[in-house]
Amino acid sequence: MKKQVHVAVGVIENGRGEIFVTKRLGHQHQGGKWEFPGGKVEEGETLLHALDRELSEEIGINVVAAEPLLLVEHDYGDKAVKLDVWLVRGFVGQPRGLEGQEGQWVAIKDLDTLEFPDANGPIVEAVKALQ
Ligand SMILES: Nc1nc2c([nH]c(=O)n2[C@@H]2O[C@H](COP(=O)(O)OP(=O)(O)OP(=O)(O)O)[C@@H](O)[C@H]2O)c(=O)[nH]1
Ligand SMILES: [Mg+2]
Repeated sequence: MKKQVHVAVGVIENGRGEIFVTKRLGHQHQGGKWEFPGGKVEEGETLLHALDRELSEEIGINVVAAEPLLLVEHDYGDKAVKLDVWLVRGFVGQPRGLEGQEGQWVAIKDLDTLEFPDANGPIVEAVKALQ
């Protein structure tokens, strides 16, 4: 069986009904699509530590308050992922793409106008249900 990649993902909300999303770089898996920032959980690392580390590396924020939102398992064929998605409502710093990726705040009601990887459908639905 294909190994499943465990990923910590942050849905970052700014208190005004907007979510920070970034665009995956062309050479990455699912390149060119929008994503919620995050990345692979390392061996021996807690989920919250992985989330904080990835958000710090990718968009320059540190997590102050996060709660689990949902878990999504998806098989792309070339790769299987388990996305551990956290709602981040408290953070220090202003998010911006630190790895050359585009980033923007988008209103929750406009999230489904963006193209996300297939695994993200249930995430977008869960975020829309927050409102
Ligand atoms: N961060 C993130 N990854 C996602 C999302 N949706 C989704 O299918 N993925 C998949 O999750 C996998 C791992 O995420 P990642 O590529 O961000 O991992 P990473 O930051 O550790 O990157 P690296 O592999 O370049 O070190 C990728 O296959 C990616 O396509 C999403 O909304 N956010
Ligand atoms: Mg990443």
